[in-house]
Amino acid sequence: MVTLRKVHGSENRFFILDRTQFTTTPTIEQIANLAVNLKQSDNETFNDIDGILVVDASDHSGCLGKMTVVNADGSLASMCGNGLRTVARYLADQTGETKFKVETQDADLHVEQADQLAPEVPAYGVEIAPVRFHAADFPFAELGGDTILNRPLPQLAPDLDFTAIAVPNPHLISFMDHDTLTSGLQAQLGPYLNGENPYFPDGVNLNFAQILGPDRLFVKTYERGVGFTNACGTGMTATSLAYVLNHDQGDFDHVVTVYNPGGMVKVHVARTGTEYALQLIANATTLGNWEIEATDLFQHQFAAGNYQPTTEETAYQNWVATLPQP
Ligand SMILES: N[C@H](CCC[C@H](N)C(=O)O)C(=O)O
Repeated sequence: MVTLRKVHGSENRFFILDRTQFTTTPTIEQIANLAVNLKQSDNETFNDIDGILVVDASDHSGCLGKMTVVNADGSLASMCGNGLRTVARYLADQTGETKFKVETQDADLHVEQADQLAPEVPAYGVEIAPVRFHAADFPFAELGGDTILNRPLPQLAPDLDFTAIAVPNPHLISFMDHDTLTSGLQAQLGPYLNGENPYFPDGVNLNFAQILGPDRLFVKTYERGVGFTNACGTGMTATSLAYVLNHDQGDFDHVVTVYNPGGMVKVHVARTGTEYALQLIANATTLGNWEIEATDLFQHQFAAGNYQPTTEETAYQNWVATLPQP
């Protein structure tokens, strides 16, 4: 019998699959296939997830575990900001530690427990790194240069400026007014840039943002490998960095409040020398625990398992209800 923890960060939902529980270690391919089948199931306990966060042991110094990100379509991602907060909590719950590192594809990232947002609404702060800007880091092509820093891309959309930042998963960001953000443009451009196209051959997370005020944003993301999500942690972080790059008055040390369809997060944007220091701070909610035999799980006999919800979702939604309307 194994247990998968269902979690969310700002209503970006996942199952955490801890491979150290299994006597026969499932392969990433098996888990990718599982993600697709869960998403396609007719059971809302399973089909509302945006992916699976795979946890393994880590032999890296200071790391209590390793996170691998599997999108709902089975594709792999190099990073997941909302997911990392829930993995940090999972490892904290297991070890009693509150400040440690987690191994991810490109970096061992600092994570720490933050003050709870409300009773039964725990929060974690996670480092988002590395930060990259060059075409090869995404990859992108045929967009008029090796970086995209607040400039028009008429090939993609008229009258918008774009910024491309990889953290290290790929993000394309544009700031716009409410009407443009709520028009059908993102629902058209998102699928295009994540299908057959000459610009982003591996896809890209498309972030449309509105500036609500100084250090206050609203961000909606069409995610690579998923589609529209309630929130994208790396997307909100990359968008906060783009905002500071465009608006900094010289101190380059901002705490940006980012509202999203799933709630709200804080992003600390700083720079030491030429290195950016980004920290994403927000909830790490456990929705429930799913006990199931490993054989049933990978034969997609989901009804054979037993899912027990927690009471945390009510607490989270009560907290969201206290937020000022963006
Ligand atoms: N779909 C993303 C991975 C998940 C990122 C997002 N859920 C987050 O919280 O950062 C990608 O393929 O790059």
